[in-house]
Amino acid sequence: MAVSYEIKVPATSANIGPGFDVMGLSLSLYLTVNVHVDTEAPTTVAVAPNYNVTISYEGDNSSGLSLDPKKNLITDTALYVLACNGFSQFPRPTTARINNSIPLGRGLGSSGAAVVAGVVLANIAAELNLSQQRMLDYCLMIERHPDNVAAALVGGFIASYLADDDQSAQIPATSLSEAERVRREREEKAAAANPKVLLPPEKICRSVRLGCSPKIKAVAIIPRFELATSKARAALPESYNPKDVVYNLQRLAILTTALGSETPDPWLVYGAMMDKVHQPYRMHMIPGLPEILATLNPDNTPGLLGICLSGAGPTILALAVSNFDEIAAKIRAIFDRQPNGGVATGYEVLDIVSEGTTCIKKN
Ligand SMILES: Nc1ncnc2c1ncn2[C@@H]1O[C@H](COP(=O)(O)OP(=O)(O)O)[C@@H](O)[C@H]1O
Ligand SMILES: N[C@@H](CCOP(=O)(O)O)C(=O)O
Repeated sequence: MAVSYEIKVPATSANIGPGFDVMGLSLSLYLTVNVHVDTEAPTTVAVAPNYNVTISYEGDNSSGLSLDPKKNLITDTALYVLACNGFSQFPRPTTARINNSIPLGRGLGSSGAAVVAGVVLANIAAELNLSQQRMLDYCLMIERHPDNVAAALVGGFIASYLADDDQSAQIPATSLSEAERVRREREEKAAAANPKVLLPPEKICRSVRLGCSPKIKAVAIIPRFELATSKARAALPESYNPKDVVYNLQRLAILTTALGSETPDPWLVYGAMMDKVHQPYRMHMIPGLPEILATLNPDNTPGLLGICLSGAGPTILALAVSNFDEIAAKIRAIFDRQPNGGVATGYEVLDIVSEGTTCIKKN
């Protein structure tokens, strides 16, 4: 007999201007993984060459992705979680059919979604019964910034912070539920048997969901080139001018509440989505970004609330309450007229979804 599940993880837009590595929005574009676990096959003792898992992709956004379980981000993440729980491979023969609507390397959280999908895949394949908080801990061992993975897992408009090592490391066993104690014992046994396995500290990330008006949609203008997040992070400075940090803190504090108003104040949001911590250092990698930020505003573009780089880019995120296609057209026109033939783009008008990752048993 086979048990089937559908894992569905939303795309995310991180930062939202001033909230670098803090804020994330989950969006109505999905990574879907259909999983079949053969529950009747005997558990293999020796490690199978394919770790007992077979993956395939259908549809777009899969080009160049490895089908080798140790090289594919989804299955490699799952294998890490399994190792932390005492499994050297998938416990039963498992197949994962992947359909990915999230474009790769564009600042819409494709890697965060893949990491979340991998953690959920391990959770069902080995019936680990991990809580959402523990899944987040695992995600953060792979993707070290919380904004995308927290929004993808929990859904909605999310703020997160990472605990200091000494805050996160020692959560006393007495403060854990019975299920959590069982889980911790299993992990500690696995770590003792395999010292190479690095267990995630407990509660390394704390997140909170913020209000977001249902009137708001996310217009994503997506250039047809990839920008690896690692490259865009390497462009950031080692230290900051305190004035720039204060500039962002002021805006971030306003943004946490301004998007939640029933009818958001366009100029308040517009100013609160400005940033001096990451966008200025990434401008040179996204032709058109300076002009886009300097040109559109709520007076000359009705419906617009604010504009920023989505994640590490190159996608532009415009939050708006109306005229979504017109806003996209204006931004695309700026990309079109960039030097050397312009920058080709596509666009999506997306909902901000309050449901994060789902995993539904199909039979
Ligand atoms: N569905 C997926 N399956 C396997 N790997 C993925 C998937 N989605 C993303 N990745 C990996 O993440 C990389 C993109 O990550 P990153 O540079 O952080 O961009 P993004 O802004 O899209 O998260 C891809 O090149 C690929 O290695
Ligand atoms: N805070 C991160 C967010 C990266 O998001 P992605 O969608 O581009 O992976 C950063 O700005 O580096």
